[in-house]
Amino acid sequence: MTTLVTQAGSGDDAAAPVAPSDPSPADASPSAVDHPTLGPLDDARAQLAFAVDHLGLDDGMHRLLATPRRELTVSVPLRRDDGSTTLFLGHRVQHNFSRGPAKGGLRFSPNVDLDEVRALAMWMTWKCALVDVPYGGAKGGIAIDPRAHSQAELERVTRRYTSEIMPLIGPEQDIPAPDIGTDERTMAWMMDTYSVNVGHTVPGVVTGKPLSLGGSLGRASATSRGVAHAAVLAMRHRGLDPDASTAAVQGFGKVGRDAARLLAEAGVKVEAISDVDGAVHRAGGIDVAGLIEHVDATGSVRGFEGGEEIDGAALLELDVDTLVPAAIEGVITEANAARVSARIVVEGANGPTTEAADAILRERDVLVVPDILANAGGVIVSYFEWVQANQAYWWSEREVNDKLAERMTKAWEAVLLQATRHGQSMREAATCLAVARVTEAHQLRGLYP
Ligand SMILES: NC(=O)C1=CN([C@@H]2O[C@H](COP(=O)(O)OP(=O)(O)OC[C@H]3O[C@@H](n4cnc5c(N)ncnc54)[C@H](OP(=O)(O)O)[C@@H]3O)[C@@H](O)[C@H]2O)C=CC1
Ligand SMILES: O=C(O)CCC(=O)C(=O)O
Repeated sequence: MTTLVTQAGSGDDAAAPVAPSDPSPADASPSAVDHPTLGPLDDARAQLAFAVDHLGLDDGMHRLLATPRRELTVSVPLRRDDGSTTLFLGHRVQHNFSRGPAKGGLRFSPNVDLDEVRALAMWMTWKCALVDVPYGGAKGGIAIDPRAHSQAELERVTRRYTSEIMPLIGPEQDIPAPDIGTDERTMAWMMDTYSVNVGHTVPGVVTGKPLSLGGSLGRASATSRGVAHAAVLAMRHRGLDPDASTAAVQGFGKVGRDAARLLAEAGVKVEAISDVDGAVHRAGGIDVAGLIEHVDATGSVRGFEGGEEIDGAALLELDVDTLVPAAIEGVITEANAARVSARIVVEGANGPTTEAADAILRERDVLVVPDILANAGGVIVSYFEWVQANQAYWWSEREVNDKLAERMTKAWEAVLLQATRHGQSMREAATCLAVARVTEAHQLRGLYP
């Protein structure tokens, strides 16, 4: 199955040469809810609606910003190692590319669905605009559990998916990167599949690649470095000395692991860390390097001798100064927000706090550093990687890290200023700044025809 939906948007970007088998337009109503329970797309739409209202945008612009520019859903058949065949569904959503090529990660998770990918793509648009990288927003996903497959099977799935979405991607069109369940290996397979198909090597088609294939120094830890940077800025803003403060980190993957390490290096006592199997806690701080060794050896934080096991959900309510959710969406909800003890929440994950929970945290004066700011370090260094790959000239790790810190600080200051001026939360301020930039691009480009 291949389903392509294109939006009649502004500007002169021609639709990709893919024959749509289902030309029905996406639901263009910003307030539409096409499933019974609220999910990330409802949160993303509510955040956009706030910004539209604050900026005084008209209904037409609201609809344009609420609706993905292109959506492609593809079947991804896999020949298993045992000879049998399994079918997966994959998506690539390009939410907006008024400011440049679409950009955003590729997720492998059994929970992937089109609405989740739509929400993540919309957040990418705002994130790229907020930190002023010349990209629009996109996201991709395959509903697959990567842990249930061999490397050979994952390679075949990645290559088939890449070839299915080939007409949409490219260094000037849409540039994927790693997200949940994918890594630099996945990006190497994507780059190779794309390059073989076009007949020459195209390092700029993906970011988050291995260094030896044109990746950037500093990209692997960039999201975490940005999260740690944002956390320290937030602590100082709240009058906390990082050296005398405590934190808990949910998730110990590409983002959580280095966020915990870098926070510990900044002097923060990281007292609890979790993964999907459970959590470990140690008052006074976990030996993060020791936990990394343990997880590399066993695959799980459980059984680590340098701490006591606690329930994964309990981590979110621990009495620490800073909570860093760095795993999945929707973990801080209406049901537990009142019990979050941290005074600062730094969103390493995309969409970890639901709209209802966000209101409760705000009421309780918890400072929430929103995802589109807190975890923007990844896409900032992806941009650096793309620039380096396109020029075939690579920077030192020091240069990359310094430029990353500069952009994070600049975005933090802009968000804080907007929040203070308008009495907004950091999320409201960040979304308003980003939506204003994307709107300006639409207005300057005008509508074609
Ligand atoms: N990678 C990047 O550059 C960026 C990622 N993000 C966002 O950060 C988040 C994490 O992404 P990333 O680190 O790349 O993904 P990974 O797949 O590398 O890691 C995800 C981690 O979350 C853990 N996890 C999953 N479910 C739960 C749960 N219910 N409770 C606790 N831990 C859980 C996983 O556990 P286990 O290891 O046991 O499976 C794993 O440690 C996502 O929201 C992603 O969109 C945002 C910006 C950039
Ligand atoms: O590095 C990128 O291009 C995108 C990373 C990503 O998917 C995200 O920021 O959510």
